[in-house]
Amino acid sequence: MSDGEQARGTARELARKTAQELEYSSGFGNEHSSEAVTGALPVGRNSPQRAPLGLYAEQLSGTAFTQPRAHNRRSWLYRVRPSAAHPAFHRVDNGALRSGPFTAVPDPNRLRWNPLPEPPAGTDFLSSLWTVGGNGDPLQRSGMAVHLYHANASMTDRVFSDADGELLIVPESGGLLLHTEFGRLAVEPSQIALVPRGVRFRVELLADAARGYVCENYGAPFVLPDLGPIGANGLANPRDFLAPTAAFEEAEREVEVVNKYGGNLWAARYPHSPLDVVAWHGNLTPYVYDLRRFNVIGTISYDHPDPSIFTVLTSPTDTPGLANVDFVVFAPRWLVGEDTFRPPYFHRNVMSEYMGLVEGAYDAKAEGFVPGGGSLHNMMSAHGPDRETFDRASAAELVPQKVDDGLAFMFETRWPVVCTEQAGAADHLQRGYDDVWRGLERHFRS
Ligand SMILES: O=C(O)Cc1cc(O)ccc1O
Ligand SMILES: [Fe+2]
Repeated sequence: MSDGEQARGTARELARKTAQELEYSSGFGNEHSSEAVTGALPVGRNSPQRAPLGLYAEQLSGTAFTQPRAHNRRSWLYRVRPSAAHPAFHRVDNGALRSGPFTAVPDPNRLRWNPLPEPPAGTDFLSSLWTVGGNGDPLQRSGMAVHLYHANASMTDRVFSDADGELLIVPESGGLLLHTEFGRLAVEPSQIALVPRGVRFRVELLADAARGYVCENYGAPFVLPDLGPIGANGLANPRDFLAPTAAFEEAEREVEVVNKYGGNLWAARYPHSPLDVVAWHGNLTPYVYDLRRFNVIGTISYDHPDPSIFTVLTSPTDTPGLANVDFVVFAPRWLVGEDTFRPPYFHRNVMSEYMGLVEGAYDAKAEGFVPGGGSLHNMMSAHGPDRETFDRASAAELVPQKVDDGLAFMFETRWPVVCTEQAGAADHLQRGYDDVWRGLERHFRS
């Protein structure tokens, strides 16, 4: 084993131990507070004349100051240096990261991809980001983008922040340890992590490689959906969302800070780590959520309900019920519908659907939709069960059936997802996807 490999192995062990020992503060959108050093949080005010322990007080807002209290998100950070103390940012290469406005010709075809290929050695989370497509415009704070990552190195002396949107990270293989301004979060496949707009973080790998999906939400921050007649409980329960506890880095060495701003990457070299928040309080935080905690609701009589009942998080727009983007999960559940075609039905949807698979299989597709891959069924494109699934489900004996062989998800968005050139030309784009619906024969005879 080379010295480099040995050092990486030791770092990995340390990261795994850290991940296991992390403490969290629970509750979606709660007023959390945390201090890594006792006495670092001021009492009774946010901005005393001199903040405790010589720290700098700084507010980070996620909503306009004047948004109604129920929607308002902000946190106060008490840090070694104020964020304002930084050198100029300069444009750096965007790599395979693309951003709205997406200007390619919108494609009405159903598209499906295999997983991203192996990255070159030394590829970290940030440099591995590869954009599938998106919609809207980050400067209008509306729309979203779908990215994939496939990394085999940790970010050590560089951190990332995205001024264009919050990042919903959906790992598919390999765990991640996110070092954020608010503290550390560990996230494994079957869990998700969210990093709010502008929050700086670096990604350390908990395995030799890590692969997954990212929804970059340019719009209003994700919230839990209203429950309506479901009642006061159900779907994703607020207490299962975990915020970090404060932890800070004291590194007085050069750190590259990369900022996505207006669609491009900009970088500045700081003489220290900006992950230097000693204490914080507020309701704008990164968080993790375990999708296995999702309380799945479905029919106990007949018909296949619309997948909106599987919504984990929604980014609302000014139109009630119309999401900028929903994050929807197809988690293990029982199917008991009588006289019902149980898998997803054939449909054309005004919303646009990007789907990914964390593990196993998905009940609308017999094969070809694989973990780490993805599919895009854009506005009004006709899709649903493939022929094999249709035949099987039409003939199945309708005994109670547990669907527990996979975990799929969907980013469902109000506008068509316009693909990037690289996604449209990729080797891992499955040519011939239309064929999964071939052979759906005429049965009707007049
Ligand atoms: O297309 C898909 O597989 C997603 C989906 C699932 C479902 O249960 C109903 C509608 C729908 O779009
Ligand atoms: Fe669909």
